[in-house]
Amino acid sequence: MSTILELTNVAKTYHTRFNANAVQALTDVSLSVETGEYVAIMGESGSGKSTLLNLIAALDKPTSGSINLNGTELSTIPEGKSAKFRREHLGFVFQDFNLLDTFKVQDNIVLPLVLSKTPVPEMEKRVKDLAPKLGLGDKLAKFPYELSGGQQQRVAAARALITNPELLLADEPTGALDSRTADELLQLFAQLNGDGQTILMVTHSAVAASHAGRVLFIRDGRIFHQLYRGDLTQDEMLVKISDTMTAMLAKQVPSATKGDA
Ligand SMILES: Nc1ncnc2c1ncn2[C@@H]1O[C@H](COP(=O)(O)OP(=O)(O)OP(=O)(O)O)[C@@H](O)[C@H]1O
Repeated sequence: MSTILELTNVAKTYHTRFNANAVQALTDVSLSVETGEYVAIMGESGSGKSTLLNLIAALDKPTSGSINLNGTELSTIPEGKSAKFRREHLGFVFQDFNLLDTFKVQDNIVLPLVLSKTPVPEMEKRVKDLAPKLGLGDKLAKFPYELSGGQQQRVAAARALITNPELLLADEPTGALDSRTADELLQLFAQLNGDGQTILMVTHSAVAASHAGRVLFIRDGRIFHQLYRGDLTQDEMLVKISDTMTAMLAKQVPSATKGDA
């Protein structure tokens, strides 16, 4: 396996214009993700999860430290090139789907390819190959508002995957779904990961995190603990995650960055 993402001593401080107090959102975060891994990031509200995802997505820059995605040091990407870099290397799935309501499903899915000026026949071929894998083969001519929440999230996943991203970033992807639909999306993510897709997912849900191969826990902007799934069943992993969350909230577990699996 090769390393696809490497963060070294990353810190992020926010300075607000009207407030003299700086907010230290991340402190000395070092982590690496191997190609083909499925990593979940958990932590309390305000612990720094979104900040971390935004830095990895090159949507924001760290105050110090470095982030390397598949050989590219993100700080070296010129300002005007970061959108293109994201399109070419990353896929995003958000809590609220972020679909364009006036675009049909097919047009939503190919949007990143349109932006990168992919020839139409190539776009059509990719949609035809991908849509059935996500159960969207018969939904391409519909509008997002004609679909259920779970189907809309699968359209968002298709849009994220259509560019064959090196890394799929998901921010609370099950947050707006009921438990049955959430479970279907998690099954889909597990299947994608089984096919080799590297996934990094921020979630509040212990159930969602229990599908991942590794769970990183963040507290107060630092990596506090990590669990590897190893040979554990999903249910056993769920118990470990819940125990760690409980201990973390009670501030009982000694700070550690090495897994205990
Ligand atoms: N743009 C910003 N300006 C100032 N402070 C910010 C900004 N974004 C985040 N913060 C602060 O940084 C800290 C980490 O926030 P972050 O959004 O990364 O947490 P989170 O773990 O994603 O929370 P949640 O689960 O509620 O989304 C918080 O104290 C937050 O108030």
